[in-house]
Amino acid sequence: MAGWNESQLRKYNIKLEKIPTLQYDDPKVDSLLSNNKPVLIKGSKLVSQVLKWDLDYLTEHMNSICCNVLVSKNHKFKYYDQKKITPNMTFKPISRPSPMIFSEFAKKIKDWKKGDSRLYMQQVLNNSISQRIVSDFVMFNWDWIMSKQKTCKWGSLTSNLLLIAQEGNVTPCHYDEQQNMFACIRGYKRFILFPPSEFECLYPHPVHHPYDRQSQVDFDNPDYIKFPKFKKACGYEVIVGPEDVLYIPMYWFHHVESLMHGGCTVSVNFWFKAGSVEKIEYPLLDHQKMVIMRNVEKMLAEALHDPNEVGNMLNTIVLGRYT
Ligand SMILES: CC1(C)c2ccccc2-c2ccc(C[C@@H](CC(=O)O)C(=O)C(=O)O)cc21
Ligand SMILES: [Zn+2]
Repeated sequence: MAGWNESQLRKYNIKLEKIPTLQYDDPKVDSLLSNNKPVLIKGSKLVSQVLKWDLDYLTEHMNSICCNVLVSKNHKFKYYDQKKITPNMTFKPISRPSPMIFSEFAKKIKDWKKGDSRLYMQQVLNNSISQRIVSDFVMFNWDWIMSKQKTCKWGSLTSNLLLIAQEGNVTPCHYDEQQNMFACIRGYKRFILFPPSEFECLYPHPVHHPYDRQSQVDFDNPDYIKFPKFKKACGYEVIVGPEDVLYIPMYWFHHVESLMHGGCTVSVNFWFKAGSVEKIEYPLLDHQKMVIMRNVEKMLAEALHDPNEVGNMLNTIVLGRYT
């Protein structure tokens, strides 16, 4: 396929299948979306009006806007929840927030040299951005994306994040609790997705840890002693390019990387709340079991009044009795 080659992908020791690629008007798209199955959608023209959003254009029209920028000492940007950092916790994140105005971000990207800290901008798109950006934003193909929202009975659109990553940046494996339509505007991103059924192979941090929802496994150097089931994890791989839209079902784990030597990537995601009326049928779906596990961890932490007690009690319940 034009535009990228295998040498730009990071090497992981993971079994990978392919994700279906369909045209936006193919009826199979709606059935995959409604069944929470990932699909790469071509030809939707969701963001075709903003393909001009490159660093120069965005610098010109977002120049003095202060944006959320993450700085990392390595290529990984592992998201963490500040609210879950407790005073007596020694938590040393690799990436940290460093708000800066857009022109400064663009300059740091242009002057970046090997060994420098890496940057990743993720900025909520709303009407506080410049008039020009807002007028571009309204030209997304809202009719199409809203028709998907309606067909799949998703909840409300909660946010659009404008994401500007340096080549080679990685967002490590994690899951989100919302439906996600992910659009690439410039550059290529490689996604490795895992269904909720792979939960036990990916060892997400405890719910009360700042790294809640993130896998504990370092894909660059997996600890097969601590995480033996990671050896048998089965993922799905897809490369998302300009104008492509990838549906990332809620509770599906995803690792995302901007291809090496591919320049900056510009993307926008569309996060929708899960549908409110989810009919309960048995056997339960795997993502519904993830919700139950999260609730058990939350309820135990609440009842014990100490998140650090949760593991001990779960072990007491299970070890020697359910194993
Ligand atoms: C890592 C980063 C920059 C971040 C830091 C701190 C708080 C939030 C986030 C955040 C949220 C979404 C993404 C986009 C995408 C991953 C990707 O495209 O890299 C993804 O996972 C999704 O769309 O669900 C990336 C980030
Ligand atoms: Zn995500």
